[in-house]
Amino acid sequence: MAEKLLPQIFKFVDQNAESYKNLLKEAVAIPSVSSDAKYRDECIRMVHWTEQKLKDVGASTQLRDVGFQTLDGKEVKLPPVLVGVLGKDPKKNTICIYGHLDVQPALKSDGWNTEPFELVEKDGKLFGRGSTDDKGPVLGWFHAINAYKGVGEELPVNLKFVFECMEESGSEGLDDLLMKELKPEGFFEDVDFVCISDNYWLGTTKPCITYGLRGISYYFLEVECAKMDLHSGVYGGTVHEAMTDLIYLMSQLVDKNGKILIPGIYNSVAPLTENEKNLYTTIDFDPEAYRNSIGAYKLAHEGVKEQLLMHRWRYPSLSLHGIEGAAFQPGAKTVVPGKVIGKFSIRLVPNQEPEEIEQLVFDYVNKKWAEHGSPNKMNITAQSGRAWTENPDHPHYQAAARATKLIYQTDPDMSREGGSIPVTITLQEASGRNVLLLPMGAGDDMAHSQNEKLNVRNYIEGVRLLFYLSLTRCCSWIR
Ligand SMILES: C[C@H](N)C(=O)N[C@@H](Cc1c[nH]cn1)C(=O)O
Ligand SMILES: [Zn+2]
Ligand SMILES: [Zn+2]
Repeated sequence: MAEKLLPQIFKFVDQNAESYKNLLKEAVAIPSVSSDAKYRDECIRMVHWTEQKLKDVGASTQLRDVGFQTLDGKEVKLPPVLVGVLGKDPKKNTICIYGHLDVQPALKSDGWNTEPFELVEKDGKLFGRGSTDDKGPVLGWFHAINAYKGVGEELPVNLKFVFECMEESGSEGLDDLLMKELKPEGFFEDVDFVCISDNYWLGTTKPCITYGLRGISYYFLEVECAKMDLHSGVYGGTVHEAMTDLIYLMSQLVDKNGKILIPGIYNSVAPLTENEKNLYTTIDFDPEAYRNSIGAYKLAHEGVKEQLLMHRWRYPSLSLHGIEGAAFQPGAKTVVPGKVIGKFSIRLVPNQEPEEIEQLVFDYVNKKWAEHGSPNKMNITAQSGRAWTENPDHPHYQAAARATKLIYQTDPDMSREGGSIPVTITLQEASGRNVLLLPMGAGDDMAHSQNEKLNVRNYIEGVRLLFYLSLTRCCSWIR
């Protein structure tokens, strides 16, 4: 059956490419920014929009309430989690698909060439916030399901869906829903494996399958010197400024080479085994092309492939992200901020437990604050998720590798991802099953950055890949 389907599916997907782009255009036009309370209604609209699409492909759906969060000091309703079921045939295998519908903030004035929430096609690329992270990959599943209908074939697997709209903001509420509600209700009982398409290839031409993610420990470091912002001409010289304290603290976290200065932070990092070391040597990765693609002046670790990859995937890194309350807009603003919140994060790696790392950070920041001797008020809070790895030799990975080869005519690299999808571990624990990360986008898609894009090729071939992946669960010729 499957061999006969191949040319039909190729044709069907090509014929529908324009409608796939149009649907992504609709999705990108909804600014579902989860980190900003002013976009919360848009997040909720995005979940409802996706629910309709899920219904359109024939799934039964539920919107699950996951409560409230505190955002900017206010109680804000969390977007509901969209749960769906398509097919309950006990003779078929069941894949649980996870994706996220929220996006990182984006403004044209950040340096985008086009409006971030308008999908624009140029030179085979679809530019727009969320195109690759993660709206394109989520829609890829809907197109793959429709493709079965389009060629008159029955879906060979049962599908279950978990789509959230808070991933970019710590997946608040989701762990409890999965572990305390969906698991006891039996949602995961018939699941054979979990599939997530929410990361990217390592480079731009060779497909990858991903068996590891770093975790994340995200910090909010708040310093307050006065109950209001102050004119620096009128008050400057008379107050201990919050910004000065914050810059001091933030400068104590990491050195110019990227070495984290917090004592004990590297102690629990998993030791490098010979086996793991060997995995890096065969991976297709060109440091110079990588440097060029981001316009960096010089790479850390002298551009040595293995060292670069290890520092992306298996060692922790600390990044300073920004300062809330600082006068970041253009122009010579002369205010003394009354309160500033510095934001930084540490990407966690296997064996680093979030509680242990948070304690090390809190102790260090408190010690530095005491040494600094400021009369101001300082407070630090954190939210964290663990790193995740899976066995890349698992039969599901091998089946996905064969499906990938069928589409791209080359063996995929087994990669890890430096970014984080905190719910991956929870899905692994809730289902007790193998989790497969199958990236759709390319390594230069610039998720979270200006001019985020998804290549038309990755989108279209990605639909075919998801189609084949579902066949891997029923067809011996792929196994
Ligand atoms: C890899 C995934 N597409 C992603 O972008 N994850 C985010 C998750 C996150 C956690 N806190 C804030 N965002 C990331 O790795 O930054
Ligand atoms: Zn993201
Ligand atoms: Zn994502």
